[in-house]
Amino acid sequence: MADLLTAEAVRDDLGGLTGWSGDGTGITRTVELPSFPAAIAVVDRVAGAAEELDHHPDIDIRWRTLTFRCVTHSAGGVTHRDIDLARRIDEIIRSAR
Ligand SMILES: C[C@H](O)[C@H](O)[C@H]1CNC2=NC(N)=NC(=O)C2=N1
Repeated sequence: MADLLTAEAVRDDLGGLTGWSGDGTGITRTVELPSFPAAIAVVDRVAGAAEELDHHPDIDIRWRTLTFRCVTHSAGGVTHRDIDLARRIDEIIRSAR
């Protein structure tokens, strides 16, 4: 199982991501897309990445605003797997707008 990151390590790693905040208990990013279909297309691509990584974000969908939350449920906090997933989510969002 992946090791938990300390709150300090999470803070350092957030510096390399876009628009994420959080601490040792979870990291989140909210993003507004141009339309509901565009938001759902992002969710679909994130679903593909999550399956590839075998690591899955919690996703809140409100019209065209998405909130992603990454936490390693089995570890009870943030691990490098969440940082890797967040990086993939950033790439997907970047290419979507
Ligand atoms: C068997 C499989 O690897 C586990 O159920 C995975 C699937 N995706 C997961 N995703 C997240 N975010 N946390 C987990 O603990 C987790 N567990």
